[in-house]
Amino acid sequence: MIGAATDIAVHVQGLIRRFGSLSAVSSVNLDIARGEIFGLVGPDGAGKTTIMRVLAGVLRPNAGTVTIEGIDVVAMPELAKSQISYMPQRFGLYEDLTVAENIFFYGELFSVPRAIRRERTGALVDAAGLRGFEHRLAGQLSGGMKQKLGLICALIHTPKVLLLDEPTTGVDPVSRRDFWAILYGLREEGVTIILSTAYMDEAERCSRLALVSGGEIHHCDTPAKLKQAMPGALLAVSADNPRAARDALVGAPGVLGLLLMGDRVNVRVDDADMREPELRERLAGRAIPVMAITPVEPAIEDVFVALLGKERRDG
Ligand SMILES: Nc1ncnc2c1ncn2[C@@H]1O[C@H](COP(=O)(O)OP(=O)(O)OP(=O)(O)O)[C@@H](O)[C@H]1O
Repeated sequence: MIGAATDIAVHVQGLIRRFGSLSAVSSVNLDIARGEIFGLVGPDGAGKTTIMRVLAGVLRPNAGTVTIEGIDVVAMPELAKSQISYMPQRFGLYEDLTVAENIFFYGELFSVPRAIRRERTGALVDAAGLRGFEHRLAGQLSGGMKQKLGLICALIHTPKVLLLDEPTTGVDPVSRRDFWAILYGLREEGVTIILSTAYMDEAERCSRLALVSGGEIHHCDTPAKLKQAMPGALLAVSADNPRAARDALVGAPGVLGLLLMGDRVNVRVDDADMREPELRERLAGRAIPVMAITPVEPAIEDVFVALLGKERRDG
């Protein structure tokens, strides 16, 4: 147990989880403060879901300590679950029940008193933009609506820690905005939120991010500090044929990485002032017309591909 006075809502030490000979999570340490919106980001198979499942008390680790709101999740998963709400990638909605019936069902499951349930349901249905859909079967909702209904069901009891595994995958931008408005509201109430996401704009909204890869956390900081940690500087090369521009810059001196971004290539270089004219010259020498080469601030996507070494560097 950790003391009641601590601001740490989630404490993870030396977490290891194997599946047979595969190390899905190896030696993860985390301290997450109360009221944080903490993001787990990383490629498919990195171990994000496994970390979430261990935190939720539904998967036992091979080693390590997990404490949520002072409760040892490994030793007392049932007690810990009273503090947690976990929304897995495929949340268990009953497709042949209506929106209202699903919410009622989860309210019963979590023994939420009727008056509180009624008040919370109304507020959440409004926030999620589901007013008017209460009598629609869950199976007939759009993907985004289903995810929002899942969130309402997960929130019908007031958790101290909310675990969301890729909650907005396949959700349209308007629904994602509703979703985030609900999350910000929860943070105001002091709820700690841990979510995994594949969307970089969502990663930017988190108070801190952990970059997960190969079952380990490689970098963990605020989005702003992670950007500062990116080695080198970025030059955006706008070109009619950005793919040709990228190919021409592979192996150029001082180029640390190349990332194709729609109509431009983000080129990570060791020194922007020195390399800008060199890149221009190299592209001109290969008859690749360039509209502009401009210094740009890195977005979190640039930082992650750079820190994970996933950019293209050579042929
Ligand atoms: N129940 C399981 N049995 C065997 N291997 C598993 C199991 N669950 C996960 N794994 C493996 O553990 C590794 C981590 O998987 P995990 O689902 O945690 O990754 P992830 O980062 O959540 O990826 P994704 O975004 O694709 O869900 C993967 O190699 C996966 O195949």
